[in-house]
Amino acid sequence: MDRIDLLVTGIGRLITPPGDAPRCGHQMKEVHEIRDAGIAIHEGRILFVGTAQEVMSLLANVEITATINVGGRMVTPGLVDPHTHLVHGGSREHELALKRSGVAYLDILAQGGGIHSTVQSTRAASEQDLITKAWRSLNEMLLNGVTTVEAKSGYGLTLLDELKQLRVAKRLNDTHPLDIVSTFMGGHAVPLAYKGRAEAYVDLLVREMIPEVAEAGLAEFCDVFCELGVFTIEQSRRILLKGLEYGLHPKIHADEIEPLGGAELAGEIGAISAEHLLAATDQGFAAMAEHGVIPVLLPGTSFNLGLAKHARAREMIDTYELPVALATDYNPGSCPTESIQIVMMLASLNLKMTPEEILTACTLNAANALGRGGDIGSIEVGKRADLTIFDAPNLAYLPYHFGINHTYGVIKNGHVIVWNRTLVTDEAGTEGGR
Ligand SMILES: N=CN[C@@H](CCC(=O)O)C(=O)O
Ligand SMILES: [Zn+2]
Repeated sequence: MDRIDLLVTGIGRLITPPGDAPRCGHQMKEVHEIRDAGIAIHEGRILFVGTAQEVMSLLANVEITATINVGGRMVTPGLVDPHTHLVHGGSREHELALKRSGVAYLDILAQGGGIHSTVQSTRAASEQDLITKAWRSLNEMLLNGVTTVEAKSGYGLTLLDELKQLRVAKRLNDTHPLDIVSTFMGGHAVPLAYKGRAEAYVDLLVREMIPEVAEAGLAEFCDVFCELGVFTIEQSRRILLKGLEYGLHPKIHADEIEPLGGAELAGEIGAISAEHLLAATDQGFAAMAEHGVIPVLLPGTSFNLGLAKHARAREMIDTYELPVALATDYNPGSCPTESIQIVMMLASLNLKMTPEEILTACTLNAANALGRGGDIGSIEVGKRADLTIFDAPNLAYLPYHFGINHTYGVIKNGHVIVWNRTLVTDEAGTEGGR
């Protein structure tokens, strides 16, 4: 090696989960820490990581293009948000009064509001409108320390409108500094045009929409809202197995409100992840553990819906040795926030996860929920140089001092794109400003 593109020095504490694989159960709290660390980066990847002394002696005769000193701050892997509904039109603050008067989430949906309201706004929006709106959200996420984000379709619910959402996600991935991983979620709700004819919509999904989306190469994963009054277990199984047949790996919104058996289905079909899981049963946890399904927990959603119930993270971790991941679930209805740091706080408060478990859940386990554990999610030689620099003395400080953004800087693919809490590159404003 004769050249370093970027040398990161002055790292007070470097904290990372180790390796590529999902960290299960008690492993989640075993993070590695190096005090006074340095990281050498070449062509967007981590070339060397160690103590400052080790880095300097190793690189004695190597040409270093740029050096950045992070001033003693804490550095972790770039955060990964593995569950969002990033691309959508409009917003739903008009439903706030209804929610506060006690109308339940599923009742608003059954009355033609909720997801249907966002479907209407998303269909009416141009691709550029959707790009402009999502771009701003991506910048918020980036400023929060997120370097990779999943984005689901599911507010189109016709082939053309779903493809529009997915094209927007692709364009964002091609142009925004963040990496965006796409999921097809045509099974997000039964569209109003198919009211009372869910089976006919599932036929459309499996016969036409899934094959076309796969053919277009616009999604990696297939997701479905398996819930009472939305899609049944049988319908969800049909949708996800068809997706699998076309190379789209299954994900599932499972047992969020009612214990339908979505977690068990996730195990049965070998889903990469199952999300929400507030009402999941012990059998569901066992099925997930047996088949290596990653639980993606969304404490921002239960908080925002004002639910008294929370996902049983402690049992998932302590009893079932599951590799828990965390995500924002950013969407205009049940969780209108891009802030992964609020989610970290809520994971501590309501899920009783430790700061180390939270870090693992927001990095390596989240990366594995997107099939990217070998590439991102930990600070390891050979991995992508995605790093978050926190203005916090230790990990516990992140969920402790809540409601503010602790991210000082972000390095993505070896480039400094947030510094001093500000987007460094003009690129990050271009699309959003149109
Ligand atoms: N539960 C279903 N889907 C989203 C909410 C979508 C919406 O309300 O617009 C979720 O994961 O919470
Ligand atoms: Zn969701």
